[in-house]
Amino acid sequence: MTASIETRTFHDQPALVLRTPGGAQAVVSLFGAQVLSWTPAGGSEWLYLSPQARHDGSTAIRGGIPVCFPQFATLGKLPKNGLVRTRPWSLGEQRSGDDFALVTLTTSEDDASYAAWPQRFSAEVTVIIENERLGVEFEVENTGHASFAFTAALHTYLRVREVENARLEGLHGHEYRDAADNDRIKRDSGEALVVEAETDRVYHDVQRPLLLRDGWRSLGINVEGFPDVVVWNPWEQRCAQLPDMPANGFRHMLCVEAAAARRRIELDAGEQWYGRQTLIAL
Ligand SMILES: O=P(O)(O)OC[C@H]1O[C@H](O)[C@H](O)[C@@H](O)[C@@H]1O
Repeated sequence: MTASIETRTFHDQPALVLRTPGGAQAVVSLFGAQVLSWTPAGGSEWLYLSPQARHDGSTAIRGGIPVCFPQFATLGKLPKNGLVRTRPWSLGEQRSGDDFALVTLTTSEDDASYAAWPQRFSAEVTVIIENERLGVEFEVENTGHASFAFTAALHTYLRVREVENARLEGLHGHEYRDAADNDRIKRDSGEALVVEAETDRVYHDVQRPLLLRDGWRSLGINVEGFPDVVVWNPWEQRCAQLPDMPANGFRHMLCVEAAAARRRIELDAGEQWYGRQTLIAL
């Protein structure tokens, strides 16, 4: 038996379902090239998808792994978190073997993106699953004649049983910009990060793998290419302001994002850049 890739609808939107013979499964929406669900073999769902997420193409889907490009958050004049999470992507390559399934989705500039951000680019998201592993790679090429600069993120919403009981390890000693406290620059001194209030931090130059402990289960988080890690939880008050989140949704999610946010990435004409986030169920 080999792994499989099936095209079907998920909340009425076209999606791909990747499965390994061992029982791992991921759902990838063509809207935004967004992974919406991931269950490792023998395990349980690791991504948070809001039960009130909109799937009608009118707005970004709240949950899973949104792709933010060419702007992370509000670090510029473009719409928050960029232009590509709210557009349909095309299916490129799909491949499977005995123990993996892989799909590549692509997009490039169109009239609407060009009007907002006058650059020519092509972007690819490659999603690969193995039994215990989910890899998401974002690649961008400058297909124009002049250089451009961007910020970006894989805005991963992890599902946790109770956010106050989850522990994120590996950020000790790192400097971060605290967007929940007037963008003050601070240094993390805790053994582990436990979220007990609104949290919106950009950790700088994180080279180490991270470990998320959620009760009896743990997740390894590896990043290549993206220099920064963003940790976000809106907590009660901000969550209540999000129309596509239930009131208690913030308790069951923790965003741990692979990001290029502190410094913009510069790409000359014809140049490529890529970054990858890998989640490993332990
Ligand atoms: O509501 P969204 O546009 O999806 O943004 C959700 C969040 O994204 C990032 O993590 C930012 O750091 C947050 O400040 C922002 O609120």
